[in-house]
Amino acid sequence: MKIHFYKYQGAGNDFIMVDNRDNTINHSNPNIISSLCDRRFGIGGDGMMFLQQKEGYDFEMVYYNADGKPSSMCGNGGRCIVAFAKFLGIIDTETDFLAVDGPHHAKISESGDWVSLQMIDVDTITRDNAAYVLNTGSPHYVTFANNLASKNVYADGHAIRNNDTYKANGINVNFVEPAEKGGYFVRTFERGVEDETFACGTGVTAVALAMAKHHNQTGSNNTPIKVLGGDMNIRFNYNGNSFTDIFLEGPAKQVFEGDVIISD
Ligand SMILES: N[C@H](CCC[C@H](N)C(=O)O)C(=O)O
Repeated sequence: MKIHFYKYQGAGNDFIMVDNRDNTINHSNPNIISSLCDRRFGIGGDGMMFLQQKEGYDFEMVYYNADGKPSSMCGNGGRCIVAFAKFLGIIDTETDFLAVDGPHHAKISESGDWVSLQMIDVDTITRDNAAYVLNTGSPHYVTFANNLASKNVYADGHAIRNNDTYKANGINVNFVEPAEKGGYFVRTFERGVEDETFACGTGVTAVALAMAKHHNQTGSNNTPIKVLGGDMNIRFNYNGNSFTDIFLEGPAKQVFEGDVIISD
């Protein structure tokens, strides 16, 4: 079977994207998705997603991690699929779509390469020693790091993701340090990719919320975050307990398109 695909990246978090509005592609085989995401033997990507029809929404986002398994919410993937929907002519500059963690509203620039994605509200942050643990659509562990640029994020992130607390269900591990020009610098080890990614949207969102709690920055916040793949921004309100009106903002770009043959 031949599949026409598009490759997108949002701040270096990269995805294989397929227009499956005609529902012709059965994406239940994890081996096919993991082989397409393989960076040596396949197209390569941190994940793969399918844009599908959904009654009451502009579209539905169905997302798989690079390991081929269905995933929790992908923030950068959500931003990229909004850019994809605009490219396909499904939407103009605003949209309401359905993802695994529920409905999402998003706005996209006229140029189609800057997306502001509303994330779910967050009212629970727990501690694990000095770290913060919270769910922004995906589960995240947020911990401070010194000399982050030279840190072995793979080794340290892998160890936390596979420790006794998190081994069963996994967790995404975010290392954070203050950035020179304000905001933060973040590097992330992603569950389901089982490696460091150049950006993690639900991850930088988790970091922004955790830092507001850590510094007791109630009211409206606007947090710039630098990642290996570029710059992102998180806007939100914090009342001292819960976080609302959370928007993850950043670039989303189409890199190439092509056809791939899969044995069905
Ligand atoms: N790997 C994550 C899902 C994708 C998250 C990330 N790509 C994002 O942009 O939020 C998990 O299994 O929880």
